[in-house]
Amino acid sequence: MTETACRLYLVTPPVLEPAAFAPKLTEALDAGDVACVQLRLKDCSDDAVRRACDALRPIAQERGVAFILNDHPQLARETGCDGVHVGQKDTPYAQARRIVGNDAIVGVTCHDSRHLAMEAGEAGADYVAFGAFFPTTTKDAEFKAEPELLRWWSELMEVPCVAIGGITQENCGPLVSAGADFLAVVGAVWNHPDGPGAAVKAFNAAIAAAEG
Ligand SMILES: Cc1ncc(COP(=O)(O)OP(=O)(O)O)c(N)n1
Ligand SMILES: Cc1nc(C(=O)O)sc1CCOP(=O)(O)O
Ligand SMILES: [Mg+2]
Repeated sequence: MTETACRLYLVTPPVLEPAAFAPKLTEALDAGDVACVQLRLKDCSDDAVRRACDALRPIAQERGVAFILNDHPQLARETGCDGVHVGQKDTPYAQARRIVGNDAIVGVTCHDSRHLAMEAGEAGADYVAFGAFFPTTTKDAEFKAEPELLRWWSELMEVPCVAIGGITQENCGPLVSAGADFLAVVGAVWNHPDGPGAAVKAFNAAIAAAEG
């Protein structure tokens, strides 16, 4: 599988049963190029997050795919994740970094804000995430980002940028052309009618086509 400049960043569904989800994750990761998996469980106990990490993290890491935990730096560290993703209402970046250490990945949600992204980038974030680019049913997205923001960021900054929110195989082209380093996706992979493997293949093809 050819690696493109822009790569896929899979985010799990917000509710999942680890044993049932494990084969779907395996199918997705074995189908094509995926850079990263984020475990994003909402309204879940710490124990449930730990169990999901223990079940799913090896599937990603054995395939050379980074496994990032959403929202929980301490659990990310305890469970051997490769990093953590924090939002503006979560553990602040500096505290998350202290918890997970300098070798781990820390990504930061920056919504549609150049200011937040510059702050995160200067503080040492490994990537900044912008969104939502399109309407999404996965969460109530309060902010709306435009592809121009990706173009501005990628032309000026070295820190990679992630695009998120309603991204599909059909609408991702302008985000890739604008300079997104990663496309973060939930619904268009896990709800794909032909399964997550077909969804990953279709994303890989759409990204390659947009990169020309
Ligand atoms: C890659 C990526 N980008 C943005 C988010 C959103 O984070 P946040 O704003 O903290 O919202 P929740 O996901 O925690 O509901 C993300 N998780 N991943
Ligand atoms: C988790 C998340 N964060 C967003 C943001 O805008 O910060 S949008 C979003 C949901 C992404 O899911 P889907 O690919 O199904 O639209
Ligand atoms: Mg969060």
